[in-house]
Amino acid sequence: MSNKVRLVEVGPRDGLQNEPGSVPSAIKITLVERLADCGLCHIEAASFVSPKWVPQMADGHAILTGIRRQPGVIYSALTPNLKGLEAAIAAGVDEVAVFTAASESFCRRNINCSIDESLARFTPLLAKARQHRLKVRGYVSTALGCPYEGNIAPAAVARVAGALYRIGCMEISLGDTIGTGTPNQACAMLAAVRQEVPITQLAVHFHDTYGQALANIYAVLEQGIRIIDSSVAGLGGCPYAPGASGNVATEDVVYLLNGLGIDTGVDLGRLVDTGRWISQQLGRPNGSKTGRAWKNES
Ligand SMILES: CC(C)(COP(=O)([O-])OP(=O)([O-])OC[C@H]1O[C@@H](n2cnc3c(N)ncnc32)[C@H](O)[C@@H]1OP(=O)([O-])[O-])[C@@H](O)C(=O)NCCC(=O)NCCSC(=O)C[C@@](C)(O)CC(=O)[O-]
Repeated sequence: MSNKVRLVEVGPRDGLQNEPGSVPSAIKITLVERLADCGLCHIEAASFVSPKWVPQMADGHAILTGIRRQPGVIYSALTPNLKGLEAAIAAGVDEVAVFTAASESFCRRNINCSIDESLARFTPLLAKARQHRLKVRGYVSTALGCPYEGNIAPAAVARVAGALYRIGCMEISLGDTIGTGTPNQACAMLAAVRQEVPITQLAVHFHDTYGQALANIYAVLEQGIRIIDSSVAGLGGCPYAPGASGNVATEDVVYLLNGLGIDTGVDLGRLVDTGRWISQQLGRPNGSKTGRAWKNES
């Protein structure tokens, strides 16, 4: 295996968008800063979506303008439409992400339009992002199963991923939104998607509802994936995917990659401390097995 993997830390966005209570902006800011101090180079810090849909993310401007920025770190945000992009630019975002799905039902529940309508909506957003020299990532949710439609055919995922790539998304992140996928499914899905998008431009974004995320990551690493999304302390879930648990925990992914001799540039001890801290702030159990087991002297 090539020995470099890029981690995209989505805890401050995917993690906190699903918290039942409102998390103070000061805590979110401290979280983003601490994650950067751990050596994470790409942090999805905010989301510029409708506050009526996801009130937990209403303070994106305060987060992006409030953080102490570290050179070399990308601070990105979700932007579902032009309005979101304009707000993200005003807040000084480094990179943005659009999001759609491989299943019609999930797409409609999450962003209130069909898949094709979402792609049409992204086209002017991509043009504007280009004017501002901003890279745009594209997410495909429900890549390994949908809470409303069940199994999703790999060809459906490939169609949407290919469309996002062709309209100008520089990287496509494949989301197992409800965390039901298994390694064989993940590899079959990836085999279809890589016909449409070069493997170097693909990321995986696996939730861990059924405890399969690390196995799926290992399987797709063997297929050549080198960009992995994860969330400190396994925070997260999608408000429009009932029952789905958090993302795979960043601590567990770093532990796995360290064991494989793959470099992430992340200080695992510091990351564990950050995961314990945010879990305490939120009053929830730490979702990282490594975070729970880690002894400071190890
Ligand atoms: C896409 C919309 C906006 C369509 O929502 P809509 O209701 O169809 O939009 P609209 O254009 O009719 O606007 C309705 C209201 O929202 C406002 N509005 C409209 N856009 C914005 C904006 N950007 N920022 C702030 N406000 C906005 C707009 O101004 C208007 O306000 P009003 O006139 O009623 O006062 C809505 O459905 C939405 O915000 N959805 C976001 C849902 C979401 O954030 N889901 C979680 C993130 S995705 C995810 O977690 C999956 C992922 C990425 O992690 C991968 C995986 O795990 O699968």
